[in-house]
Amino acid sequence: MADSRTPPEVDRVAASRRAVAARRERAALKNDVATRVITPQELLRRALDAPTSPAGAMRITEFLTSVPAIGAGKRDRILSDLGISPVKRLGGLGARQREALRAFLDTRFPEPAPRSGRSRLLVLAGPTAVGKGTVAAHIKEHHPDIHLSVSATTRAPRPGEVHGEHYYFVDDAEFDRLVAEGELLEWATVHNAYRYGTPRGPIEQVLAEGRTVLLEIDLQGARQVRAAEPSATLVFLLPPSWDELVNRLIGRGTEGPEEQARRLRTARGELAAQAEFDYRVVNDDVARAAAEIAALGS
Ligand SMILES: Nc1nc2c(ncn2[C@@H]2O[C@H](COP(=O)(O)OP(=O)(O)O)[C@@H](O)[C@H]2O)c(=O)[nH]1
Ligand SMILES: Nc1ncnc2c1ncn2[C@@H]1O[C@H](COP(=O)(O)OP(=O)(O)O)[C@@H](O)[C@H]1O
Repeated sequence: MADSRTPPEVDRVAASRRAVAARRERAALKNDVATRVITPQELLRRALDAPTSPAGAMRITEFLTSVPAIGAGKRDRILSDLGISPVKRLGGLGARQREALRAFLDTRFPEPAPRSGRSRLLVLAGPTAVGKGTVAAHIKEHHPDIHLSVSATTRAPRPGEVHGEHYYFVDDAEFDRLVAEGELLEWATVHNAYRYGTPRGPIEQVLAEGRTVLLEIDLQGARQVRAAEPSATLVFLLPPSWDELVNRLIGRGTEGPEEQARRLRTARGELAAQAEFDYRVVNDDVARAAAEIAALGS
């Protein structure tokens, strides 16, 4: 009769595969914290919710050095101040250690708190390929009460793009005129290439009617809107993970490898700016993210 038990070498192979997968997942999580796609507090929450998950199995030492601005020297000082042994894993922290670590992170890396008294001028920004265009298009289709601003741009239309619907396609001279006559609420040169700007007139009209307007613009533009209209509601769209952002950029297939690498470098800088925003929304599911943003404008 055949022996139904698994031979020990099969067990060993399976265990070593699981260990490799767990290590890879821990590395991805550390990268998410290092690139600021998730906050250290978020990783700690995941570890404490599921102590046997890859987050829970992460050593406190690797966790701390993945936090931007913490190197090996600082890490050791922090551990000694908090009274946490360097061999501890996140999921195995005692109640007092968790509280001490959380309090330390909240003081040193405060998570942005929603500001009150925001207006119906919604600005959506975020790193390249996070899905800003996709989410904005979903809002336009499923939340028709929200007016999606149509920008002016000097770039040429792509196949299927309609003047006045996707963009106002203008030449350099016309863009110069719009700037000179103060017709743009903000404008910027994006990806070192073309100029894009938000026409002021339609926005003022929509807001005067008591309706919500959504601007899908780049980070420089979001900062200009904040300066011009301090009560604007700034929303930062985040990818579920850094790896997913890379997948989306590559999967979209609209840029070559060099331009992709350049955009990912820019994305790191953009992610570092998320603390300037009023809200952060994770684009895991398009419809869910769109509904969350739409609710911020009501
Ligand atoms: N500042 C600013 N950025 C804009 C405006 N309109 C679009 N953008 C940004 O310009 C970038 C390029 O958009 P697009 O030409 O559609 O190309 P894609 O992002 O490569 O698909 C995106 O990051 C948009 O958020 C605008 O009116 N002002
Ligand atoms: N929630 C999502 N899940 C999976 N793929 C998405 C999601 N949102 C967007 N995408 C895809 O990611 C790619 C980048 O989206 P896009 O809207 O062009 O980004 P952005 O306007 O921020 O540069 C596109 O191929 C899009 O279909």
